[in-house]
Amino acid sequence: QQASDTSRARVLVLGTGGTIAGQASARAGNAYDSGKVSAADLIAAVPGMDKLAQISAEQISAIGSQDMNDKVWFDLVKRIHAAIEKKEADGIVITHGTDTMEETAFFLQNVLETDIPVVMVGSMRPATAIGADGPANLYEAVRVAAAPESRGRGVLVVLNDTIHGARWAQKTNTTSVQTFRSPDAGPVGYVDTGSIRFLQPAVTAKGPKLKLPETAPLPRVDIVYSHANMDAAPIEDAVKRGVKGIVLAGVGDGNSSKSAIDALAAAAKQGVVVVRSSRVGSGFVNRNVEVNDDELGFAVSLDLNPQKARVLLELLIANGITEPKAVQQAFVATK
Ligand SMILES: NC(=O)CC[C@H](N)C(=O)O
Repeated sequence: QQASDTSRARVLVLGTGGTIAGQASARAGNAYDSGKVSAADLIAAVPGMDKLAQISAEQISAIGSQDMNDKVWFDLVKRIHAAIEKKEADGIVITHGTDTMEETAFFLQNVLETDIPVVMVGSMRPATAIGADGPANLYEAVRVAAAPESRGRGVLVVLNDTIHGARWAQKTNTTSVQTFRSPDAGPVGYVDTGSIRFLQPAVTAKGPKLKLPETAPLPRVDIVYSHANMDAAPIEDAVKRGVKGIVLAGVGDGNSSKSAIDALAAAAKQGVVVVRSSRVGSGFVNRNVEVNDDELGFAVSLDLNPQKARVLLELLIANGITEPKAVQQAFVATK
């Protein structure tokens, strides 16, 4: 539908860094440094933004999202909850690098207690590049955050005219501006400079929210990547490092070699929480197909990719949920 008048909506933009805030570097060629431009300067560079909404901007961090970490996540949650409590904003936009955007989006979705739109945005080309995509993406993200029809949809990801849900969004291409896709569900909607179209009404049923500990970090969960000719070493090493959980980025339907599965079973016996996911990039990991999860004490990630399964497992362990059946139940209940 045609976008409604959002000029009075208050949108709080929180900057964290990424290519959207990137600048050409003194290094040669197409090199650039992410996180150089502040959120306030990014907004100032987009024509017509002041008519779209009443915007305020703050900087939470200035990093490439390959360096995203629990500390920044906790700071984001604290700032957003304060804004909600004081009714400071009708919508939140978070500028973020695209590399780990899906992890931050999914983390926030599982801990934020709010109905107001929380929209993550980034870009694939730095602000100084020819055909920079950041300004258009930022404009569209603010439009989505300011719109009443975006409420109650959890955390959203907006890039290249497309709106994704946090559970499904994935970066799928290293360089393309059309990098975000939701292979298992499709996008939740589309946005352009004149309109927003959500494909479905907002679903009111929400997953249970998980509590954060007082301070970062979350309990350590490692991802172990499966491949041909795999032995037990990466799993045994993780256990020696004292991990609380392991997510298997398994081959196919979350499978791995006999030595790897045996090592995971031994880890589970010692109290390490094991979740089987897949390196494939789309599709569902079912229980008890080629691996006897019931017998070995594993959970499966269902449609969550390894990086999102890791986030959820860290949160579950932080909330004292470690028993395999309870972990599995939480993966089912999580939205
Ligand atoms: N396109 C990007 O945003 C990638 C830049 C950087 N690696 C980041 O994730 O922040």
